[in-house]
Amino acid sequence: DLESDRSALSALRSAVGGRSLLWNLSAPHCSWTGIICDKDQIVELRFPGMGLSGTLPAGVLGNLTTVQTISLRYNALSGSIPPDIADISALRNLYLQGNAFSGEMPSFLFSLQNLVRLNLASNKFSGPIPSGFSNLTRLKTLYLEQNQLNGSIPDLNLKLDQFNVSYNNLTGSVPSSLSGMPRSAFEGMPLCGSPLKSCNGTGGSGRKLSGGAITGIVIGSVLGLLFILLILFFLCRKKSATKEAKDAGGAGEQTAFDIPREKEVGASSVRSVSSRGEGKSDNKSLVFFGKQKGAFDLEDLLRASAEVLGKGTFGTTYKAALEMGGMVIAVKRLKEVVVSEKEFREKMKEIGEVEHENLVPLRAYYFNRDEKLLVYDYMPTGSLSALLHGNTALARTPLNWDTRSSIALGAARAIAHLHSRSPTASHGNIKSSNVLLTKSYEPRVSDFGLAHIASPTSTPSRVSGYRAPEVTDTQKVSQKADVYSFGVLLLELLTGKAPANSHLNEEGVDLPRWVQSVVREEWTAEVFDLELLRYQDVEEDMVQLLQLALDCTSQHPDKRPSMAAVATRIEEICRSSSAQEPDPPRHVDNADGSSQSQQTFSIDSAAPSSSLKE
Ligand SMILES: Nc1ncnc2c1ncn2[C@@H]1O[C@H](COP(=O)(O)OP(=O)(O)OP(=O)(O)O)[C@@H](O)[C@H]1O
Repeated sequence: DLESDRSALSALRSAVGGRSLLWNLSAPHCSWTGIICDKDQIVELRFPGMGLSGTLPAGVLGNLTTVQTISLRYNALSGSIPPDIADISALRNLYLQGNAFSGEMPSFLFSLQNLVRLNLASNKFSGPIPSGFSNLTRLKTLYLEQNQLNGSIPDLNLKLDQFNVSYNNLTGSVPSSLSGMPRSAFEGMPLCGSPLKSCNGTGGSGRKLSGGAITGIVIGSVLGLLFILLILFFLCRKKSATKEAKDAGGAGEQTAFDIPREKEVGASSVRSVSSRGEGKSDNKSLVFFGKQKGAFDLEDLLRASAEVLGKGTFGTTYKAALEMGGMVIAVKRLKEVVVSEKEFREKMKEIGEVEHENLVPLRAYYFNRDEKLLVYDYMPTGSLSALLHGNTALARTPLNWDTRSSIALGAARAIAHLHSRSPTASHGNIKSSNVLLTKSYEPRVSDFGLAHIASPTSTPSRVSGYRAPEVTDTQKVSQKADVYSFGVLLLELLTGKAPANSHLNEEGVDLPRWVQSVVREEWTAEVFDLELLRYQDVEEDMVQLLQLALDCTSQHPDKRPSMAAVATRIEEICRSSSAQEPDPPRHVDNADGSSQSQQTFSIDSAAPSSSLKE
């Protein structure tokens, strides 16, 4: 009945989506986002990529007996699936992929006689695949890939159209009932049998070793030998390194950029013990670019008081206040440089020569064997990432549409400028922490060119949400991959959400997927940051920018526009916005979204569709 449906939905909301399911509780529940009714009966619950988290409460979903479709895909739900889900006898489609559900495959699901599609992929389910799936006689789709399932695949007595168990820990052979499935359904595991390689050699007769076993023994012995050699090699190296260090220490001339640890921030100064006395003269000096030449020298830099701004992919960045003239600069200390000194200096020259009003210029650099320092202008307002997602007082300053669109435009122009230098020139690491802001919120793109000389050491996962699907080597990022990353940055500006990290449970969402799934359901208005919904007069421009972001994040590089075209398009959108009469901001009630914009914007449904399976 209506009352029990309503209370079940409220219980679900408070358990997993208190802050994400923005429902106007005084309106009828059939009007709530994600609830689809047929003549007052709830038939669908659709909450894809809504940032739901926690555990599904027991005894709640089971009350919604008329529901035919439940979609909770791409959230951060964990724990086990509540058993009372088996009471929803009408259930036909259950989409739980892309969460962190765990435990064994729930056997109570096998009593759902009407189930047609079941997607439990990309979770943390473990244990064997039960043969009880055969009870689901109407089942056509079964997706279980990317879990931690083990054991062998049971011979399912089902007529499945779609099936996938790839990237689990399954062993043995593919049962004959599933031999018609594509090879990709079984990828990432040592399985055999049609459609994979045949299972010859199993159960061989005692004495004769099979070809596979012989190969295994040979490979094992070679690997063992290599391992021993490797240990010997490292032991020798360690010994000679200790000797070298002792020698250097004796001469008292070891170079160290003695930057305080984070705890000492602001208290001490950036000092060098001394430069390597016998080194080449250019090893001891900063190499400057542009007008700054000679504004300060290495000694000034090393005497400056330093504050850690943050640790990034390529090293740590410090804010350094020089003693003379109160000059403040940002110094990046690179960790792992993967190119020779000659290449490094050439690359620095190239980077130092790039000039654009929306790029953070490289002012100088320092190179010796132990230290690689890059000197940049210090950007007082920090990064776009901190403004959008940080929790300092400054970060809470809401960014209005004009500021966001002009940040998008400036950043696009900067990247387009980099791309115009040569067909292979790319930034390689576009993300919101690399878009810095001046006092008047003008954007300056930083860190260009570094992806090509340094290897990601500390936190490579932080870039993953921006990385184009085709990128396998972070040192070889194409212009079209930059366009993809920029598209994610646009989505971040529009939604206010942080892109996903590599691990499901970390904060952030797979922005392109999430936006596409919401847009596909014609809930375009819901993707925008609440702050942006105040600017009713520019809604159409926001939708245009969203469409552009989706174009940029096309799965196929060829379908993405060039960065120059992106910049031109944003220019047009900004021009259109500034031609609108300014409208007073409309109040938005965050509590339950009751005064949130309800209109559905139209967006080109031919927007690139990812391989989302539902
Ligand atoms: N020139 C600068 N002025 C002010 N803040 C800066 C400057 N350069 C970097 N920062 C800030 O310092 C912090 C660390 O920056 P860093 O570039 O080392 O790492 P990152 O941007 O988080 O990651 P990555 O190394 O992948 O670019 C970031 O918050 C960044 O916004």
